[in-house]
Amino acid sequence: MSTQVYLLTGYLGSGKTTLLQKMLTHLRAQDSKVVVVMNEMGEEDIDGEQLQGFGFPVKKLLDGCICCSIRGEMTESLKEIITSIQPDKILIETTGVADPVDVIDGLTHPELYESIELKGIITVVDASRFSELNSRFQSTSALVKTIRNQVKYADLLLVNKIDMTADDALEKVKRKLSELNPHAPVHLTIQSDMDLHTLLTVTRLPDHVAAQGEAVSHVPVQKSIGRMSAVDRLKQSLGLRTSSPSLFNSIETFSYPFAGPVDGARFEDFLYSLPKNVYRAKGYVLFHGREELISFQHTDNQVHLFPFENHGPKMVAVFIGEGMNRDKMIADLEKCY
Ligand SMILES: Nc1nc2c(ncn2[C@@H]2O[C@H](COP(=O)(O)OP(=O)(O)OP(=O)(O)O)[C@@H](O)[C@H]2O)c(=O)[nH]1
Repeated sequence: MSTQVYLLTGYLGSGKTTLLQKMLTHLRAQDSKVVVVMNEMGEEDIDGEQLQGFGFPVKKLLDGCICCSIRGEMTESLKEIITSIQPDKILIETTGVADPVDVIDGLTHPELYESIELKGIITVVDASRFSELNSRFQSTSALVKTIRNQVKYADLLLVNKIDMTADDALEKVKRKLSELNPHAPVHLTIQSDMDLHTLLTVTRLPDHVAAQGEAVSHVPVQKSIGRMSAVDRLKQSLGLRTSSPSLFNSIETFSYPFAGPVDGARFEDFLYSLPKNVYRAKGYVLFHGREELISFQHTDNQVHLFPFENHGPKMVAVFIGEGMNRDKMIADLEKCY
C-alpha cells in the first residue's frame, strides 16, 4: 500500500504550522501512523519545536529549501521514512518560498514513485498580505511567481487570517485566486481552522476527470499534479489553443516500466528529442551490451547518463510535464528496445 503524502505550501507566516498542528491533533485521535517532514530555510528549527508532543516522528530538513538546494535530501529522507517506518501518511510543510513545481520534482524520484500517493497540495494564503505579495510593484518577480504557483497548483486553498482582512480586500483576494486557480475549493479560515475530514479527503485531477466520465489515456501508471478543464483538455486533444494559460496549469507525471534492456544510442536520442512541455525525465535503465544499471536525468534539454552502482532500483522512467503526449512518448520508447 502506498503512503499518502500531503504537501502544505503557502508564504511565510501564512498559517501552515498552525494548520499542521490541527491536522496532527485530528490524526492522533484516529490512531494514524504519521510522519512530519518540516523544511526551514535557516539552521534553526523553529516550527519543529512546536510539533513536539504529538507523538509523531518529525524529520527536519534545515538550512535550504526542498524545492532547490536540498531537494535530494528530501528524496533520501522520504525513502528512508517509507522503508523504516512505513507510515500511512507523510505531511510535508515546505518553506514559505518553496515552489511546488520543484518540490514535486523531488517527490517523483523513480525510487519513490510507486511507494507514494500525492494526496494533495494544500496552500495556505495569508489574506491580509496576498495582494501586496502578489504585486509586481511591491514584490520581486521571483516571489510573485512562487506565490502564484503556490496558488495555481493547489488542490485546496485556505484563505487564512480573514480576521485581519477588510471585506473589500478579501473580495479582491478571492477574485485573484479564482483567476489563478478556478478549480481548487476555497475555504475562508481564521487560525487555519477548517473541517479536517474535508481537508484530508482532498482530491486530485484524475479523480475529477473520472467523475466527469472523461476517457483517461492508457498508460502504465499516471498521476496528475495539476488540473485543466474538460473543455481545455478536449481543445488540446484537437490541437487547438486552450482558452487561457491559467487554465492550462496541469503538471502531470507518468511512469514507464522498461520491459528489458534498450539500445543506448536510441534511448539517448529519445531523451534529446523530448519536446519542451516535458520538463523532466529521470529513471534507471539497462543498455544492451552493458552490465551496469544506468541512471538518467533529463532537464532543460540537458541529458546526463551515469552508471549506477546499486542494482536495487527497478528499470523505470518517470516523466513530468504539461500536456504531454504520452501515447507518442510510449510509442517512441518502444522503438528503443
Ligand atoms: N490573526 C491571526 N493570526 C494567525 C492566523 N493564523 C495563524 N496566525 C498566527 O500567525 C503566525 C504565523 O503562523 P504559522 O502557522 O507559524 O505560519 P507558517 O506559515 O507556518 O509560518 P512560516 O513557518 O514562517 O512559513 C502565528 O503567530 C499564528 O498564531 C489567523 O487566522 N489570524
